[in-house]
Amino acid sequence: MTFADYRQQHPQQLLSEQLRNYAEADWNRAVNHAFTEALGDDCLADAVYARYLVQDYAFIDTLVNLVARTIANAPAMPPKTVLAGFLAALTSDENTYFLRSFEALGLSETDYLNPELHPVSRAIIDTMKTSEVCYEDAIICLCVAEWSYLSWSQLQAGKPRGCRFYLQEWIDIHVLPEFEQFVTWLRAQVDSFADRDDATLERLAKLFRCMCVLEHQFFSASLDPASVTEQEVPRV
Ligand SMILES: Cc1ncc(CO)c(N)n1
Repeated sequence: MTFADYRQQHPQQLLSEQLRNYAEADWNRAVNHAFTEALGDDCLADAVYARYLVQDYAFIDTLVNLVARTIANAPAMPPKTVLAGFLAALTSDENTYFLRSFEALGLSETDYLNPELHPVSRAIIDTMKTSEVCYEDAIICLCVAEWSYLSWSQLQAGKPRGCRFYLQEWIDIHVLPEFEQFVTWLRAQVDSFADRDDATLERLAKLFRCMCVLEHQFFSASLDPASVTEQEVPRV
């Protein structure tokens, strides 16, 4: 089914809902993954979490650059202000979270700076770099990345708290009210793209689904790097 067909069948939904529901199977795989379940249950092995965090730190570096470019491309001051707030959080509290966690996990700079990237990490980085030239594409990437993290974290936040701070704080960071407000804003930005032409919306739907696939593959590759092969990784 094309995204145009899907929209015609669900005209009452906002664009952000149509995009998520059109990508529903992959969205659900990302938000209800065995990795995030184990994280919430405090039963993830340190070695698995360390592998995840090293790949994710490379992702954060790209994300910071994507947000910076999106500030430059934003059509007006209000979106620049919101994005600048998120950029500040990423480069301060979130960055120190990574550094404190690497230390607790016994990882040194040689382990976490310039790691060998898994094909999934490579694909996420490439997708973000390709998307940063266009405001709409960049907002779609950010929306999937942050909305999916809010969603899985909300599902895990109600569980008994574990004692490894790096696992617990990774959930806490993504259920903060400021973060939830940022996701609400991203969804509203996406909703405002509803008047774009069919070809643009088709491209945005493809990008949205691709990012959902990459998000669940990123978790799968963290549990077992061999479980996701180069050939299975989608490219936009
Ligand atoms: C792979 C990935 N997606 C989304 C987020 C949320 O910022 C993250 N930290 N890592």
